[in-house]
Amino acid sequence: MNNTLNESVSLEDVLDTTPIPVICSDAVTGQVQYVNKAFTDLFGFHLNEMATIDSWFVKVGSTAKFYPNVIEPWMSTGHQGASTEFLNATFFCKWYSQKHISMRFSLIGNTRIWYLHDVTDYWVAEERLRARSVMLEMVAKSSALPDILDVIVKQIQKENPMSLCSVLLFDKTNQCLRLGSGPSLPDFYNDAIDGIKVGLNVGSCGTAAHINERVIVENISIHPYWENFTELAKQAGLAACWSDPILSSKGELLGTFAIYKQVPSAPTEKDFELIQFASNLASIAIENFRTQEALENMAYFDHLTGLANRGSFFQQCETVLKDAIEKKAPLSVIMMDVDNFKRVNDQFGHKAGDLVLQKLAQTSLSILRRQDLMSRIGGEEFAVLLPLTEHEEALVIAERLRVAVEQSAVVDGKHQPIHYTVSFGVASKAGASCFVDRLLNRADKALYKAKAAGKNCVLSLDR
Ligand SMILES: Nc1nc2c(ncn2[C@@H]2O[C@H](COP(=O)(O)OP(=O)(O)OP(=O)(O)O)[C@@H](O)[C@H]2O)c(=O)[nH]1
Repeated sequence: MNNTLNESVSLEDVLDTTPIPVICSDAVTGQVQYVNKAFTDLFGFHLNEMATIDSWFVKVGSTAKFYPNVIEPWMSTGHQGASTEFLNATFFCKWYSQKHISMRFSLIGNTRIWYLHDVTDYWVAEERLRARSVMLEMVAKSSALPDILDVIVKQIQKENPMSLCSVLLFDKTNQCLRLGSGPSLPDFYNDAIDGIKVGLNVGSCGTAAHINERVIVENISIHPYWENFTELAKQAGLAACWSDPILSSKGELLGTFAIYKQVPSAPTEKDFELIQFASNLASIAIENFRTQEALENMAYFDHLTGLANRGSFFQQCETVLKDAIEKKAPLSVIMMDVDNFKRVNDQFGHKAGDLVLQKLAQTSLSILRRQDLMSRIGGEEFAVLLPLTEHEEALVIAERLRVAVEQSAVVDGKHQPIHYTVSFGVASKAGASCFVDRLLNRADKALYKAKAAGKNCVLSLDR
């Protein structure tokens, strides 16, 4: 270009000082004649790397047909040498980062001048607002946690298309991480990671959860944290992993949010911001889910033993009994009551009494089958529902429970073993007409009989 404002200031000088990226191309041949400094700074391309404007659009556009399908129709809507509307599009820079551009052109003589405004920051802000409101709506509607986490992960991947993200959930009981969401990672990788222990040198996530701090691994193949997982990461095509612990509003560990890269990479300031945003969103979703879960547990489970509580036991009894009547299937119940429990409390203290109740629940669950339902229906009173179980078999199960309990013990604060026993009453469904309260009542009467017979025994009304 040879346009000059006066002898010393050329149009190039002016364009080079504008902050807006500019390209000048020949209106007929499309040959790129000039790019300004702001353009090179933003996209990374110099003039000598750009042949024609259409070939450049093909190179940086989001699809191969971007120029004929989007740019050409838009150009034809322009008149009097300028575009009438801004065109918003997503372009890839030379180093593959993504930019959101709002562009226009004007025609001066034979030169088409393109103005490419970088609106990435606005786009990101809008997208994040949208993602946040979608997520909050899902939280309000109590959508499934994996679905909510998928929304967050996909949002981050949309903002940063060269990233693969995952959320792992902290399992406090087993001190490990469980898969929450990893929709773009290979299944074999997600399967291998599901259940990894929290600890030092357990990849980026296991370590981040252990030290409760962000862990940036720029090159997995040489980092000690990944020593035991390098082959797995290689198979999955993962070269870098940045992981952030997800913390609750009280600072408790809820899980980890990870961004993986397929080439060794260091995060930028913007990446740090992105990780922070993702962790915050995930924290809201997980914390809300955990609160709801705790409320549900309170409604259905006994807080001391973790067994079903009285209300939910009776409800499930109704359903199982109805089913058994319909299918003409056998069904039995066992009532259990700790013997001389008042004495345990008086002698060893209420805390030791609580330990006895917890131990009794554990011992019983280790003997019962998957389909059996055990409940704490009162202070030291328990009931077990045994679907598909004839009376004789129920008596055998109750006797097995009795022996196991008799042989078990808990240790109190002074390391003294506390032994205890339990009495059992058994009743079974007979015939087609049967009601839950009558069935439980018969088991209760049998239990009373066992207590009267000297305790620590199994009885039914039939024997
Ligand atoms: N530690 C503890 N004690 C409880 C709990 N719920 C009820 N109890 C106690 O359980 C005891 C029940 O006493 P009793 O009804 O006299 O029965 P028992 O001493 O077991 O006597 P028998 O049933 O005749 O063998 C009472 O002392 C209650 O305070 C609980 O959640 N924790």
